[in-house]
Amino acid sequence: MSDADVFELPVIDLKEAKSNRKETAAKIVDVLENVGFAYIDNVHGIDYKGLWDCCQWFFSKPMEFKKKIMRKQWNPDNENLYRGYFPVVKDEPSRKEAFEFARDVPADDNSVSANNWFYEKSTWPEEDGSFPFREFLQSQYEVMHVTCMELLKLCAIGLGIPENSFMDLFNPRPCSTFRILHYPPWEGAPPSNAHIEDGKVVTTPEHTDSDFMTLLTTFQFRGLEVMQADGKWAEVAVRPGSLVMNIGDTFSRMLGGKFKATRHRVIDIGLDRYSVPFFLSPKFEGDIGVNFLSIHTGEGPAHKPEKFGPWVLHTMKHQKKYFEYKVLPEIED
Ligand SMILES: O=C(O)CCC(=O)C(=O)O
Ligand SMILES: [Fe+2]
Repeated sequence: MSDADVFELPVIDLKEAKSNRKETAAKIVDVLENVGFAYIDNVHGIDYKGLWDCCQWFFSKPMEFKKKIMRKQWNPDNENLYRGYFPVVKDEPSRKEAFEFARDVPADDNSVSANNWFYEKSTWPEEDGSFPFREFLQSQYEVMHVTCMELLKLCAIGLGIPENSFMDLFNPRPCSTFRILHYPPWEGAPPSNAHIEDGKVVTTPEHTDSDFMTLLTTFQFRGLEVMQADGKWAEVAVRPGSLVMNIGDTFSRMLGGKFKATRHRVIDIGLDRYSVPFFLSPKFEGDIGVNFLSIHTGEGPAHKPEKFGPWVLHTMKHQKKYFEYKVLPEIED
């Protein structure tokens, strides 16, 4: 496959972080300022085998099964706009199908407006009792959330601001998305827009994530490439038993680019590839305005409040124009 250089990411060890808080905090800040990507070791509660089994269980089902939870964009019989299943779309350079869900807003929470599809209730596939797909994934969502909160506490310590500085952004209703992904091999010739330099083919074109922080399970598949500081692409070496962490535009922008939202892409490996990203995102009304650090340090230009939801919606629909987002309706806020 790719002839890009293979490189090892820096390691953030969450077990070590318990006893060596300051050192780990300094390391994570250094890594996010310079690379924007890291391996996360010793994630408490993560079950890679279970996540793999979920991918196999779901993606091996026939299309009629998946269609029942397919987004309205592709199945007008359904009401779900945002959560659920999206299929492979012909002629898109992003060759993937996925199931996405979130933590539901509690039934007694009336503060969310009905047309705010960011908080749409997740839709789940039918189960016959032989495999606990929903129960397992919901518990892994919480593992990912808690892991992100710990990483953000370490970021805050390393930045010299109070440890809980980022927590409010996610309480009580994060807009995070948990996605299981399948990249089926191209059938026939890939479309011209999937071809990149050196005769290579992508299954996810280069991009930065729009969210706050991403935790990615790659099941030891190759194919993930990251742009390095010198502009050259390098393949991320597989590290069994680790997550890959990177930050997205939201976090980077809040810190005036101090932390890097690094460009990355997925190269066609000629095989069925599976991965499981968790996209940590603030609550809809979370203040993600620029110059965040000045709130705590009193230094630099003043912080400008800005809500996460409207900002990210505009970015996804009108700037990035992802095929799975561009038809989503505007939300009055
Ligand atoms: O599948 C992967 O390894 C990466 C996927 C990715 O970059 C994304 O979904 O944003
Ligand atoms: Fe990504």
